[in-house]
Amino acid sequence: MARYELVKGSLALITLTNPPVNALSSAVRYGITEKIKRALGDPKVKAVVICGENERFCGGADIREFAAPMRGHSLVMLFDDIEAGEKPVIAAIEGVALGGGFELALACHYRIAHSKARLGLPEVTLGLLPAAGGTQRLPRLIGIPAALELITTGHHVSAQEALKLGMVDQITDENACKMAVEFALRAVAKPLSSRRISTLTMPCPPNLDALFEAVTMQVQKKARGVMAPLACIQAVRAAATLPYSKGMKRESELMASLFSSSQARALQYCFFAQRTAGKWTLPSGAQWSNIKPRDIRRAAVIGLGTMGRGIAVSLARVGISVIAVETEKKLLETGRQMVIGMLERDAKRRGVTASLYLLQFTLSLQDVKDVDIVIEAVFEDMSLKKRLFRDLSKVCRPSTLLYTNTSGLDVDALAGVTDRPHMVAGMHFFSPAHVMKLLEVICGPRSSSETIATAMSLGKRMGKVCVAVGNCPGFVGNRMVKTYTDQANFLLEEGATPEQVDGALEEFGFAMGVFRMSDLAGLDVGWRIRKESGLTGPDVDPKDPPHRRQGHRYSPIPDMLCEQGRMGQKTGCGWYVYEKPGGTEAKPDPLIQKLLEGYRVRYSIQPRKISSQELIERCLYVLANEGFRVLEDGIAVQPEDIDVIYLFGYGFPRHRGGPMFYANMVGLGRVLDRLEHYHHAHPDVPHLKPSQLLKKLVACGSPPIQKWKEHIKTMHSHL
Ligand SMILES: CC/C=C\CC(=O)SCCNC(=O)CCNC(=O)[C@H](O)C(C)(C)COP(=O)(O)OP(=O)(O)OC[C@H]1O[C@@H](n2cnc3c(N)ncnc32)[C@H](O)[C@@H]1OP(=O)(O)O
Repeated sequence: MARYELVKGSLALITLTNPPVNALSSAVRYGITEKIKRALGDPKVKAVVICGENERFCGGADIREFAAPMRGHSLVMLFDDIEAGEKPVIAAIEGVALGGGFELALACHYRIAHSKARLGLPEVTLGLLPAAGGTQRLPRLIGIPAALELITTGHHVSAQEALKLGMVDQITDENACKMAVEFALRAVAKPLSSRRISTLTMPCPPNLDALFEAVTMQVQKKARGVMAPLACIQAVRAAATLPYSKGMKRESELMASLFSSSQARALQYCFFAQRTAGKWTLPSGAQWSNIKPRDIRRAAVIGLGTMGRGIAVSLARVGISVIAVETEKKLLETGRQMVIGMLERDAKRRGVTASLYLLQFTLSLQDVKDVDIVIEAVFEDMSLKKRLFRDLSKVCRPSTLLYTNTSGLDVDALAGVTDRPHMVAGMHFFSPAHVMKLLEVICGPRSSSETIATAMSLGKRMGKVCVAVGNCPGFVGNRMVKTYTDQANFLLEEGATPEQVDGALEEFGFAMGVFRMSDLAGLDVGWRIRKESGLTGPDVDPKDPPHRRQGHRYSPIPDMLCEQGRMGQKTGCGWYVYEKPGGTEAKPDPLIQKLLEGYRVRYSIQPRKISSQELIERCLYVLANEGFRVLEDGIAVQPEDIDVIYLFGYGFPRHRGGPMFYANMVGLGRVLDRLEHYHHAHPDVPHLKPSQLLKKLVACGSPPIQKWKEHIKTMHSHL
């Protein structure tokens, strides 16, 4: 796991050999420890260069090993030995030096980085801190403010930034290992005392307390309830106030408090879930590794509303020519200006030139005849979409793939009106499409594997986290979210206020509770969908009382708000009241309180005090319960897919892992008990009825989430 070579007669070259990222597994730690010992003990060796195979220095400790207590050679002791050694050790950084990998580089006496390399201490994103001396060495090298920023955010920096900050000594466009070998030959004659970072005096700014306080406040605001960033701050404070050895002891104590925490487990699960979700498989056996996606150069986006604009920007940003189509001159012009403005701002932020030459705007559908793909983003109206797909069939060349950005309509019904149903699928972007990372790729029953592979690969190219799902109303994300918002509405009827429900969810870790989120998104979106599906408006069965629809409990309160013109932030009021239309400061509104009281009186509902525990359980267990149904219906292949959708599309707090991981953490038996309890109390809410899969898993002894797939395998996949 580490190769040893003698080069130029006097240099030991140690290469980490653990593809794909040369993670520091226990075998690699053993390998380096042995090879360093050999190099330091060999009188022929005058200097040492450490590099990584396949142009990647090191991606850090092996995260897969964190599931068990750390065993084997200690990184701390290894790094202390490297630093204290009497021979110069040079880190040759290509690709990445992250986490333990960068800490290894910090223990070396010099760091030479390739100009394309990226460096950082991302442990905080895994619920940990850099506990192999990172919190003690980095502040001594680059100062407390810069180190705090890097350690508490986990941001990676480019080689150029690293050079500016003093994290590396030199950058090169050549092979970093070759440069490091030449550098090492020169370093042999130089004294090492000033190169041992742990012995450097800490550069302390005068207003240390104020600095730590400000960063603590910042962190608490950004990552409410998340433990690791606060522990990182404490570790850096120890570096600032204690001698190195005592600081190291503090670093290790803090790491011990994080290592087996549920937050660390959740965050590490998220890391792997994101990668698992990208590896899609269809029942036919077609999968990410055996189907070649089409190469996409020219795309058309139909509809320049909010979604269409974001999609056009996402495509152009990665070098794809875009023909954007609208039906009216005024809409086209507004859309054109918005897209250009968005692309220009984005390019400015990234320090590049906006690729406006890739854009074409037109009123004629005929102009899309030669594109490789079309992404439809028109109004959420089935008959309109069907008309468009029929027209696209006629206009586009036979090889053009057709995608719909519908957020929940039947993708197969659209495929059915075309001359190429196998070349139709869904690409469900989330708003704003150029910002949000999630892309649900909807596999219709007739979608070909190439159509899916192309959507997944194009999404990845646009920087999206893509999840392949089956075709059902609302797909995965919106199908599940309905059960969550329904519960929130029912809780209002029973005695809660929007601010109580939101408060509990925000305390749980959501950046925004369900009602604040609804105000931001606009209440009219859901209203339109409810009208389309006959839940409200003229199509309602006159025999249905207002609080029952299609045989189940229904809350008409959101419809009542919409009827009063309370559409959320854009109208200055929704579930809350705002300083002005478009305002963002949500204040509780006495009118809502009155509306709720009136509603309860009208329907003889005795309001009750509802605990935060009930608010959380009702909203989140019902969400997970629907997730189990999504799995048993074969709409998602594995729980990781659902969690990734919720992390990237719905702001589920990452340190909770996602709804399915959270249910797993709470304990499936407990979730089942509570759902049974709530369903008993509310038999007219079918979503509270425990799903078959949940019951099956509990009956099988509640296996860990990674094993659920084995119990789902037997079920029918709709992908
Ligand atoms: C005492 C404790 C000391 C130190 C603590 C640490 O060091 S914690 C680890 C800190 N390091 C990180 O957080 C880096 C995590 N990795 C990444 O950010 C990316 O993988 C990376 C290195 C930038 C490469 O990205 P790329 O997009 O090129 O590849 P991908 O992410 O798909 O990864 C490829 C496969 O490698 C697996 N992997 C990556 N890093 C690790 C790791 N540190 N440990 C274990 N495995 C790792 C990843 O899961 C992929 O596996 P696959 O089976 O192919 O899905």
